[in-house]
Amino acid sequence: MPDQSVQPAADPYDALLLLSFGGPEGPDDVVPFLENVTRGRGIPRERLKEVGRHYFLFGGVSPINAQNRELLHALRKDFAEHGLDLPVYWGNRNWAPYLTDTLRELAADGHRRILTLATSAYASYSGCRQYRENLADALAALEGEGLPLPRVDKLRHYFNHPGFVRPMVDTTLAALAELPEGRRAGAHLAFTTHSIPTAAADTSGPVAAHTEDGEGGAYVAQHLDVARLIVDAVREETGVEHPWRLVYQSRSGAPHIPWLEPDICDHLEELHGEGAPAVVMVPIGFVSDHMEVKYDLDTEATAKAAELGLPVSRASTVGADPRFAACVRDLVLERAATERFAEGRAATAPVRCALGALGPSHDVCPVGCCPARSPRPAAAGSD
Ligand SMILES: CC1=C(CCC(=O)O)c2cc3nc(cc4[nH]c(cc5[nH]c(cc1n2)c(C)c5CCC(=O)O)c(CCC(=O)O)c4C)C(CCC(=O)O)=C3C
Ligand SMILES: [Fe+2]
Repeated sequence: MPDQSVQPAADPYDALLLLSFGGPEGPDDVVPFLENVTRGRGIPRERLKEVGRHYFLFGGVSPINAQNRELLHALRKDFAEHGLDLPVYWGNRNWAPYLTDTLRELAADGHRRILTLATSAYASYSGCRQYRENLADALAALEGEGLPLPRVDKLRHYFNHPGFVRPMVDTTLAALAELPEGRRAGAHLAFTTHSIPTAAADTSGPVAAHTEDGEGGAYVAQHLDVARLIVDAVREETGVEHPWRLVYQSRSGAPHIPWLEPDICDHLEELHGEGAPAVVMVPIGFVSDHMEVKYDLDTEATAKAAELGLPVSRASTVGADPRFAACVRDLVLERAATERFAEGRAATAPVRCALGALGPSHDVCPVGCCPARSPRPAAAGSD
């Protein structure tokens, strides 16, 4: 059996790529950013104007880039402290540093086997395959420039990894503690994620997980698994089983196309009508407190709750929590070990850490996983 102590732990990988959404860094960036996001995606003009307004309310600056810089820092620190000698790069889908530029830099720096961490924990077209399409586009651009093409893989979904779930248990407990004491025990937990078209939800994840009737495929099943884990952990800590529901936010697209519901604001209204004493919003769908959290929850939903006279608080996302950085290291080491095992260079496959009922997600997206509306080349998967 190979000696792990002398083998570079990330072997065969020589770099990690943090792949994210990107966001504007000033007022002049907002419109070009939105054009990048929505190119060819059929978003109504009215919706774009409205979303532009959200960014302008925050000075035209999305929090997402600063948060990714913090995550980069946390990853580099964690890797250095644990002797993992693996450089970490960062590229985005919609704003500088653009993925294609980063991939060109990776190739120029001599990296040939790259592992990607996307800032989306769940299966869906927007959170997984679209990033794989972006990788294929970037590789095609490099090929067009005659550059050596690195091989690019993608880390498995981490929604049920303890390094993602446990920080959110703590932030949920902290958000509960922010509520007026007399309202705490009866508080509802509203787990939120990005709404997506029900058709995209039903075809999310591997074909075996697809559903036909608006049940939401792997996307919804994965979020429900995380919500249950948090509810159980909170009960263990406080002795209270809080009533809860998975709800949605940030709906886009044309009104006649069905998206996942209910919206968080409608849910708050309904809970208020039922006499709920308070609500904690827990944005399990996101990895950082970016604009969808700062505007849609902290601004819009919080204003709605104030109007209703319903006390609310909001749990933080994992952000740059050291436990999340450690989770990424664990996933990198796991995947590297899996690759060495597959190449016949290790005697055993690694342990794959996961909580909940669904078990560890696949390493390589199988054929038909989270299909696009019209097929496009995608990297780091079977199709
Ligand atoms: C599943 C999902 C995630 C979570 C997974 C992941 O993180 O990837 C996510 C994240 C994000 N979405 C973001 C921003 C936007 N998303 C849009 C539009 C859309 N998102 C969709 C889905 C998702 N989006 C969908 C189906 C659309 C419709 C258009 C289309 O079919 O593609 C639009 C266009 C305007 C609008 O309609 O809202 C904007 C500006 C930001 C940046 C925030 C910041 O700046 O801090 C982030 C992290
Ligand atoms: Fe989005």
